[in-house]
Amino acid sequence: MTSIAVVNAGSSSIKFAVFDAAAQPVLRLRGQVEGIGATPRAKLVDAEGGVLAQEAPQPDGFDHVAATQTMIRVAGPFLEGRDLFAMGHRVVHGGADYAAPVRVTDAVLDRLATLIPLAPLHQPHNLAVIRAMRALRPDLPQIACFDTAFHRSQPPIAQAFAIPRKYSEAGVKRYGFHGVSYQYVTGKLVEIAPHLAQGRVIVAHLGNGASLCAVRDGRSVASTMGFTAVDGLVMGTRCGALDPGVLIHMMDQYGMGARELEDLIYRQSGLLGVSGLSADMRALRAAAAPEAREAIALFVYRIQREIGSLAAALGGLDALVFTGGIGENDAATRAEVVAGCAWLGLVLDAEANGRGDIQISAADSAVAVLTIPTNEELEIARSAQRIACA
Ligand SMILES: Nc1ncnc2c1ncn2[C@@H]1O[C@H](COP(=O)(O)OP(=O)(O)O)[C@@H](O)[C@H]1O
Ligand SMILES: CC(=O)OP(=O)(O)O
Ligand SMILES: [Mg+2]
Repeated sequence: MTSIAVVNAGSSSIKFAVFDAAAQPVLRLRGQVEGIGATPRAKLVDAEGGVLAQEAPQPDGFDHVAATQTMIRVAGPFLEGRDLFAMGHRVVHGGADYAAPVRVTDAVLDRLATLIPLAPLHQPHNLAVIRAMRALRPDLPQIACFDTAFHRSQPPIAQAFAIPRKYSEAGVKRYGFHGVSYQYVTGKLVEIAPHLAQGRVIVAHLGNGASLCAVRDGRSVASTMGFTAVDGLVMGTRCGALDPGVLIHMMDQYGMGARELEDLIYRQSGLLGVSGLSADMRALRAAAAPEAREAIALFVYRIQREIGSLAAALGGLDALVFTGGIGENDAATRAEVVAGCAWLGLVLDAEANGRGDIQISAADSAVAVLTIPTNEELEIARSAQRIACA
């Protein structure tokens, strides 16, 4: 049986999976090193969720390189004897060049490396893993699947910034991210509720990175993320939408340069910056400090406001879908978000939400509310299989 391996390097996690190739790839093994930058944990499970290996690495200096090494060490022995025929990777930024998955060559890698400054929390790690795997297995096709690709269907007005044309023409526009997740979730919605999937849907991918996507008839119409994955919502360590005047103020008043600003808006802000405690929602929910509550309140408030904005882009709303580490697991965040959307006709079924059901809206809710766990690894496996077999 031939297999496909998948690596999904997020900003706080590296997820990993192995599938048997089939019309629908069949999961055999899945693992993750999560909590990078906070409390790292590594875990490898089989298809039934049975734990094969787990460890809790020392947090000091534990970065994406250490996480990749941990992943290879933990998962390596379980890969022996498997006949891999392709490896799929999530690559966060595909820029203007890549609107669909692609087989990686030296030229593709060079092109993708030029986008590192536009996705500093992701692109370097995405490419580092691909380089490491190409060195280890030069014969194995490596397929890049882009977070930006799903959004290329957006109308030009949704991609536009109001800046001089020459910059827009050079590619300075809204790309949108989390597209691999949105592709999977919208596909799943077709299976679960086909009538809703044809309608006006907002998907809320709330993880360490967080964004909303307005989807109509399965296609992205607008998103809260823009040129980079720092725009939009409050995130673990990213500020989300920020008056650009703040950046000029930081340069003038604090003498900050480009890299310091990058550190400020990508690594020191968001839940971490506002709470002064942690970027991790679980830690903030468990904390008694008022700053933790303020950070969560701002996170929720920004989601509620952006839901209003995307509902306007869609001309109304038929369904709201939660996904991502927070969206799938944190019933309190879901309840708080929906409570502020009553004006749009959203009513939650508190018990269903507490249980973590798929359908969590009340029977009298004018808008369906659902929780659909994302599966970026399966989406990548499907694409990698398709490209490698083409
Ligand atoms: N049971 C849970 N309750 C609340 N938050 C959770 C839970 N499990 C995971 N999270 C949160 O999900 C976020 C990580 O999401 P994830 O989608 O895995 O991250 P990444 O963006 O790195 O892929 C963290 O803030 C984490 O605290
Ligand atoms: C694009 C992005 O922010 O991804 P993640 O949530 O995995 O960090
Ligand atoms: Mg993620």
